Amino acid sequence: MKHSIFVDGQEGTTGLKLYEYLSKIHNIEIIKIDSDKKKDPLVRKKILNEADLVFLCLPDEASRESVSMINNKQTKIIDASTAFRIDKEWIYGLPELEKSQRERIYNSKRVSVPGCHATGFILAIRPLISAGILPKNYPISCFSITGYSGGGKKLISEYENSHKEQLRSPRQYALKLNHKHLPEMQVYSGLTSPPIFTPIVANYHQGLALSVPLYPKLFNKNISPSEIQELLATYYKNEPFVRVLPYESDVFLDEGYFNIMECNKTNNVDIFVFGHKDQVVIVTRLDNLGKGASGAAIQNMNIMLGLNESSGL
Ligand SMILES: NC(=O)C1=CN([C@@H]2O[C@H](COP(=O)(O)OP(=O)(O)OC[C@H]3O[C@@H](n4cnc5c(N)ncnc54)[C@H](OP(=O)(O)O)[C@@H]3O)[C@@H](O)[C@H]2O)C=CC1
Ligand SMILES: CC(=O)N[C@@H](CCC(=O)OP(=O)(O)O)C(=O)O
Repeated sequence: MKHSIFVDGQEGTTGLKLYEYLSKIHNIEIIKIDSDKKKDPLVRKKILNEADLVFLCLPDEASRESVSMINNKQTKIIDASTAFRIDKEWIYGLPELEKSQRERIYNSKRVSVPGCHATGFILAIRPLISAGILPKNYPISCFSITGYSGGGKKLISEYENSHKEQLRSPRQYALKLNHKHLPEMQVYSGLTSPPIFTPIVANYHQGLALSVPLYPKLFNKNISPSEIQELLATYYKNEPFVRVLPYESDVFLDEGYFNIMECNKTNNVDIFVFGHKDQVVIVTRLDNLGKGASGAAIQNMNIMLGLNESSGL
């Protein structure tokens, strides 16, 4: 039996990337909406209730509207927006979060796709908090560098069509320390308060690296950077999409410089531990359009439909 799939937001950045992945998967059929009807509530409502599974690749407000239109209790929903990520009726679509998360996703009809920066942060920090090493009230900060496709069609167009000089250099944003991923970063990492988080967008299309600086002296237990690496490697050892690189992974650098784009066009996350006994930095690398958005959405679909988790990826 083929599963019928509808992508609401099929012409956006995340929607188009989803189509690329979906075209490689066999036992599904895609329901398309005419381009000129994509914002027509009646047409959308009909299709939303016909499909076995719908992806919402829409701004938050439009996602909420789509969810309110779905009255078919069998319809499975995967939402890429920020609207439901800490909603208790939804499951956070990060299978690697902890052992039981995959099963929660499989049993759920409502799954939210994690934010791209949040994915990098949570995967770095959660295992250390779960092991009781990093105090839950640790005064944590992090920064992330991302390609401009993370900002969707509008930001892509700005970068690709404008000649503004300031777009040529990296730009910090969310400097009011109110980035929209902070709630999920706090809740799913297990911290008692959100991190100080300063993202940076730069003049390249896709690829993201998030860095978390840590002082082992402030930990609950004395632990060396290589032991942190071992702990993370053990935590993710059975995960098909998470790779923890060996400690002292300078060999993975290009003459000392980090390559942010190495996970591009994959659903992979690479985790690095750098530093020495007094100062550590954990760096996570992913494709903001892969594991940071559409790749993660497909991974969740595969789990929810009982397909091979790597189908299409
Ligand atoms: N880009 C990324 O890396 C990531 C994006 N996301 C999230 O995914 C969602 C989509 O983002 P992205 O694809 O980048 O955004 P885009 O702006 O690239 O695309 C959004 C699409 O939704 C359509 N749309 C807007 N309002 C409605 C509506 N009321 N009804 C139907 N369609 C509508 C838009 O059509 P039109 O252009 O005609 O208005 C457009 O095609 C957002 O919530 C975003 O936060 C999540 C992770 C990463
Ligand atoms: C460059 C840029 O603007 N990036 C987006 C990240 C997109 C993303 O993953 O977040 P959502 O899933 O919540 O949309 C941002 O930081 O808001």
